[in-house]
Amino acid sequence: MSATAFHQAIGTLQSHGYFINSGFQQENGNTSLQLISKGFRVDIGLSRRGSYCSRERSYVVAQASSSQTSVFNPVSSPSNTTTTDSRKKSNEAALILIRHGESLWNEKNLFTGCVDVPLTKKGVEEAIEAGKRISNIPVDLIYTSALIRAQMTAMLAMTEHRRKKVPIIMHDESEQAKSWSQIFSEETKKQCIPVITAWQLNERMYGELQGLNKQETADRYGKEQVHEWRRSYDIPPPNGESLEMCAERAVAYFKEHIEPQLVSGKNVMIAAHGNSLRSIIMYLDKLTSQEVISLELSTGIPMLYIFKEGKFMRRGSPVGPAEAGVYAYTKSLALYRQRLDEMFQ
Ligand SMILES: O=C(O)[C@H](O)COP(=O)(O)O
Repeated sequence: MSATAFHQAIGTLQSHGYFINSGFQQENGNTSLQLISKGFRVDIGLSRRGSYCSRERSYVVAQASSSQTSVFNPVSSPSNTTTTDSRKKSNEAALILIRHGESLWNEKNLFTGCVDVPLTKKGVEEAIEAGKRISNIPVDLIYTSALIRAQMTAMLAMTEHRRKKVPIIMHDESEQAKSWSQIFSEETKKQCIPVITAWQLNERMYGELQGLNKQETADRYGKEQVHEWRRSYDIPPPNGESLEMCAERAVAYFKEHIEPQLVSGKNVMIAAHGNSLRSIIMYLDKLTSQEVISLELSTGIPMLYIFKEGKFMRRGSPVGPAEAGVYAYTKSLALYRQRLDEMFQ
């Protein structure tokens, strides 16, 4: 990883209110970031569009800025039972957003929308890599769309989580489904993470573009027109959803069902799609309809937010195709990470 990339990482950490005391050390010709540690560990995962730099795990003198002085008491054990009180005290919760890994139609460069296609082998690998990057962040609840590519991404990512809790897709589509999928052991339940599937988180419905090749469509209708259909806020593709229409269901669902969980201190992961997540990020980051045009999400790259006192703080995300996304924990998440290390050496 280049020194520039690390400087970018440090700059982003500092822009998020971290004071970093860092040093560079030349090692076998590669520059690696050797931060003198007094305290917390920060995963600096730099990612470029569609590919990953190697993940650097470095100890950081990360004196979080005053805005993060109220650190919740670390998870005395990463199991659920002891975290509720500490979560309430901190009213801090982690929100992880992941766009699904590469799908078979992404690979063929076809408009997918609400067509339910699975991941490619590369998409499976991306989901597993994403899981490695979130393996030390607490997850109490998972939300996915009703589409298999998002569900596969969530389940594969969780195979890498250090807590080794079992994600279980909840079935409440009928009384029978609910009763037949009951778990009759409280102990086993504690080792599970409920996965809620919601069609409201589905990819935007791409209308008459679904199944068409993106390049051929651009050749036929013109690059500008296709870019407008793909990235604008309020211009829908033929008989499809605009981002605004997608937001009306996805953001509404987020506000009604997911935000209250964060308020109660639950740590949430959402595995969904390029556009349903763009609409949610537009809400979280308060982007304008102009700004959202340039928001691109790569497949399988996790983005971490911290929800605290009613606000969403972006902690690490690929903000653009070329820019590196930096993954920085808050002090309390770093403490949680430390507890995991102690418990799962
Ligand atoms: O639905 C699709 O085709 C992709 O998931 C997202 O497509 P887009 O990047 O063209 O919005």
